Amino acid sequence: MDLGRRASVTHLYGAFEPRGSDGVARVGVRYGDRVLDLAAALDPALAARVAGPNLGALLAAGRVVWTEVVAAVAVLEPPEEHLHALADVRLLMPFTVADYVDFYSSEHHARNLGKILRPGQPELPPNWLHLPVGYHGRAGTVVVSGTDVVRPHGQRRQSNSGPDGEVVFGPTTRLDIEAEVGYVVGVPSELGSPVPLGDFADHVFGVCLVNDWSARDIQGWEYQPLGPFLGKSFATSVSAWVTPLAALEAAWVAPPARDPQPLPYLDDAGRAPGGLDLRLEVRLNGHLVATPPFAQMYWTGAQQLAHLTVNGASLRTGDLFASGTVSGPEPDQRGSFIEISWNGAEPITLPDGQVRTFLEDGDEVVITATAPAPGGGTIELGEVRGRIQPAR
Ligand SMILES: O=C(O)/C=C/C(=O)CC(=O)CC(=O)O
Ligand SMILES: [Ca+2]
Ligand SMILES: [Mg+2]
Repeated sequence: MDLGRRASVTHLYGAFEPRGSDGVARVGVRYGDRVLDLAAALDPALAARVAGPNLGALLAAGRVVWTEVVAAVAVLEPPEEHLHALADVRLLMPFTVADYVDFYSSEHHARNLGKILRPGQPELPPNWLHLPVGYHGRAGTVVVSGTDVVRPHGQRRQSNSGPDGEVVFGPTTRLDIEAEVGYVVGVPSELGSPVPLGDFADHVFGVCLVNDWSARDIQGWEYQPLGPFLGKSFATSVSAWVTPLAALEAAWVAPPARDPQPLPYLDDAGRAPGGLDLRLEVRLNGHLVATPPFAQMYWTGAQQLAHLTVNGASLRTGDLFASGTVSGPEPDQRGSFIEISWNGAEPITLPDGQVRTFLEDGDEVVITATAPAPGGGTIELGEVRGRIQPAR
């Protein structure tokens, strides 16, 4: 196997179990259309740091081991007997999610939702430019790519247009996606001790792709004053593969200019660039519907982590914090259907003639992303895929 080809496919870490009798869960690294049983292929000392049913041990092992493992994998000649065809394995949740937080850090997305949902009011809430707004989500309903999503029931206003519609119960009629990037925490922090901006890479192992499924009618009725609840907690999908920060060295970019200047604990001026030049692609039933640019996120992962812990809240191995919906300034860069269809007012027609505002039963959404590769070219991140099943 040629080294260039290998190097381009060794940045995806996950968990899998072979189908059939040897169905034991283990850590895997992607090699093209195959997956390597990583602990079986590494030398014993390093294998011990990786072994387990998922990435948990590796996440907890910390940055020195992450660097060693990534370096070892990059030069590994993968033994044939430890390579499994993707078709012969089941991909599992790559890690056990401890706490799940979702941010709201795309200025374009936040302004779009302000315009759509709160016309006549300022597009951004007064805190938005001062801190990365977020909420704590439901870790137990984070599911791996490929898991079906059952259309949720809930309360909503009968008419979405008026404030006085009847309150009814039933399956959501405004099921949406949110294309996001998730940061996967490896190393815990101590209760009472904030994690400063500069310590980001000591705690965060890598990134995955996230689809924060959202029932807009349920959300719109329930969200004030405490924020999203059942409108988003029914399912959140993540890619089966996590890309270590160590593989994203060529992807760092300067974030947009900030005005006003953030408070000192969030001020990243003069630091190494904290944005990531990931290019997302969103497909509905196989058709490309959006290309959200992650480089334009207003708040970076390091700022989100610093804010998340500034009150002394501690981190645990497996904590997941998502960026918030990734939307760019252009109409074809919007990471949700509430934006793409402007809350249903502007339906889109797919190349095969299907017309959509929000999602219908049977629809499948796939989010992928690429990043600049060290030495030129691009690498592909894992995909996050989900199909809508009818309400039960
Ligand atoms: O602006 C609102 O009322 C709602 C915003 C969202 O639903 C977005 C959200 O979950 C955070 C994000 O993904 O950016
Ligand atoms: Ca979200
Ligand atoms: Mg969700």
